[in-house]
Amino acid sequence: MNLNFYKYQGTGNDFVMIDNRTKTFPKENIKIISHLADRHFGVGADGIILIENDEQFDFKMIYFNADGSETFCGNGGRCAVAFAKYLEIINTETRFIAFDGEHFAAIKNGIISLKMIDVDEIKVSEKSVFANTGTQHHVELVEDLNEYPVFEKGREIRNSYKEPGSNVNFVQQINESTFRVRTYEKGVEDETLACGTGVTAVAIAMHKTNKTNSNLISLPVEGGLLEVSFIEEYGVYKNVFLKGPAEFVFKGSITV
Ligand SMILES: N[C@@H](CCC[C@H](N)C(=O)O)C(=O)O
Repeated sequence: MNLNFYKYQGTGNDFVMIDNRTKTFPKENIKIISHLADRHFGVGADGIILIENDEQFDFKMIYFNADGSETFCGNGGRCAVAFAKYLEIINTETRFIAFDGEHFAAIKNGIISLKMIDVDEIKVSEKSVFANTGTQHHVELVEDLNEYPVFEKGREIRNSYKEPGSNVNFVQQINESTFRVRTYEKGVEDETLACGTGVTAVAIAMHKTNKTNSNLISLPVEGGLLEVSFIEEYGVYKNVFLKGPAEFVFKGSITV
């Protein structure tokens, strides 16, 4: 079949977007999904996103990692909102449904603010924090992030978690409310340039472990700058917003 696609990126986390309101995309075919994501033989992306109709929400976002596994993606969610605006499904505000539940988002001057799920699954260990921010995240502070072997250590830690594994975020504190992050993503099985659910987990982990008292955190990542804000009530993180750019790159068609 001939497939029309759009390529988007959010702080360098890149996605193949497909308008599947006609329900013609064979989403049970993992081979096709991973072929689209393949950087040598396909279009190339960290993930594949389908936009579908939904009876109760403006749209449904379906996210697949490059290996075809299904989960939620924060930067992908922000790009899905930009794509839904391009498709004229929404204007500047939306409520949509995804793998982890309901999301609200707003667009202002090209910046997408995405409301994340409330975060109550947080486990603090001696050297790390685990949090579920829509998907699984391990967070660990390191001394020198520039020199840190993110791929090697990330893969080792990712595999130390039982199925479905965990994404792994290495963090360096810059000041009271700024944390630099590099992420190894499961499902991509590599370091990516940014991870939205990852920086959300970092912001919450740093607040939870008293590395910051701020509830507005700046997170420089390899592909740009993200921001996370939240309120904390009795250990539950609510009104969690992930904010950053989401941009169209190119469109095309491919035979699959
Ligand atoms: N890059 C994403 C996270 C994508 C999903 C992740 N690889 C997983 O399998 O949990 C983001 O921006 O949140």
